[in-house]
Amino acid sequence: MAKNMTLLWGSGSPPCWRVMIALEEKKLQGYNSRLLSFDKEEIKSQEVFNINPRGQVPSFKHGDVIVNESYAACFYLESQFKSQGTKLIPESTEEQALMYQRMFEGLTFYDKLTAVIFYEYYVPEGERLASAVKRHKEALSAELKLWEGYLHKTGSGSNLAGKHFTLADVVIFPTVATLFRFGLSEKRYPRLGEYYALLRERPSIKASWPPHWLENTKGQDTLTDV
Ligand SMILES: N[C@@H](CCC(=O)N[C@@H](CS)C(=O)NCC(=O)O)C(=O)O
Repeated sequence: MAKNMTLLWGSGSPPCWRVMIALEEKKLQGYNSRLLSFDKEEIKSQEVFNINPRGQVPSFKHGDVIVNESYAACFYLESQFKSQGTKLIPESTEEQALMYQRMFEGLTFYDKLTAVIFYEYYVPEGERLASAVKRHKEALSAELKLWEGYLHKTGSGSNLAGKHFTLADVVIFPTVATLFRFGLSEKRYPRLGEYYALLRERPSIKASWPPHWLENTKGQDTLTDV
């Protein structure tokens, strides 16, 4: 039981989901889990600022140790609980190198996704341009083709860095799930579809599935034309 850990999180936030998957994989259930709404009052509350000066989630605390950046929290949990639960950094040189490579490419992947799905949130009404949305969708489509190629190379039924489930899957699966939640076509991106179908059944992922996605199974159609 991880009673000395606190996670402030928001439903459907890929950065929060990363930390939740890592906690599940490392058998750290029982932490103090605080689901916040994205309303200003909750996300910009003193409770969040006490842990995270950026006023963002995830906000994560282990005893007196604070690690808020989602990638940092995942690395931290793996290194502090190496021999507990799933080993999330593989032994083999090749798999380890591929895991690091994919993890950090995953940040670009996530940026390209959010540029499209959060366009209206990021850009004030009077400054929005259809040409910018088109350009962001083209950039996302080029990015998706790269990931289709990566999954083609590692082979059917595989994780992102090879045969083992690693930190690369912990941090990138939430991006992939968000793509499909926002209407990405499994037909057009079959390898990503296969990867999504495989991992969505994993216990750590099922246990941390965004609650509002469970309540309302219908997502958006923002990405149907990507
Ligand atoms: N780089 C951070 C990003 C965290 C982040 O963007 N959190 C969003 C939710 S997905 C947030 O709290 N947004 C509210 C805000 O910035 O006001 C991480 O990976 O932990």
